[in-house]
Amino acid sequence: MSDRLPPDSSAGLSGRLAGLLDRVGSRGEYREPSSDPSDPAVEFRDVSKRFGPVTALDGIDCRFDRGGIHGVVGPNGSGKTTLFEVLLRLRRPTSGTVTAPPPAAIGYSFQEPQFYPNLTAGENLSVFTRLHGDVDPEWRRSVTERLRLDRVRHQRAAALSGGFRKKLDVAIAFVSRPELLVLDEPLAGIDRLSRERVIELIVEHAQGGGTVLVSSHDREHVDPILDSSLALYDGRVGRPE
Ligand SMILES: Nc1ncnc2c1ncn2[C@@H]1O[C@H](COP(=O)(O)OP(=O)(O)OP(=O)(O)O)[C@@H](O)[C@H]1O
Repeated sequence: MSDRLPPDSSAGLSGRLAGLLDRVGSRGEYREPSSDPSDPAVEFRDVSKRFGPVTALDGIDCRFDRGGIHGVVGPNGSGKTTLFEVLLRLRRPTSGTVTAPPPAAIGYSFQEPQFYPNLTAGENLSVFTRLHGDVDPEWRRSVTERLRLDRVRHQRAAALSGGFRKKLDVAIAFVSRPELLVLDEPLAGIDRLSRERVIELIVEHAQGGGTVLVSSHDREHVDPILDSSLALYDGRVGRPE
């Protein structure tokens, strides 16, 4: 077993042993945010995450206010993805306390896609729409059209081009209108028009009261919409890029 939700249970004995050792050493705690809208949507208190000898997060303290667009920036390997995975409870922190909505209230798009590769783009959107039950069909249509996914709805997700795969994954994150959206490099590999559409969707989400956490190396396009920015460097908060 691993502390990462396994895509399948076929990890070998050494993998399971490594995962077990990691779990044994993971004592971080989770709390749910209060109902007071002035409290932050997400808060990390002295959160560390170690992978064996590697310290990916080193005593992180940060908070992200509700209804804002918050950037998480930093060079490669600074801990952005690990911070998001810990927040989503995909990885357990080694120590510290994370306050965050339950995973069901979080939409996300990571560098590894969440969709089902053998289903078509349209089937994927239907599956995720059904999972969330109360998705407004007009909203689903609007997201799909804005990202031009209607053109590829009959194609298998695995056979889509890199840009369309990214857009399908981002659309899945948006479709349920979650209270918190976590987007790791949502603009990577997509064309200019789609980039503008994704930016537009992020802004609309926050205007509607949702909270967005976004990491992107495309600072030129993302920085102008940010309400706050958290700089990570070597797993610590602080040094800007
Ligand atoms: N499963 C893992 N096992 C071991 N080390 C890991 C694991 N995941 C991440 N790390 C290490 O943790 C550190 C932070 O990695 P992370 O992927 O969080 O950085 P990042 O800021 O998202 O980088 P990038 O911009 O390249 O995506 C790196 O040193 C990385 O090698």
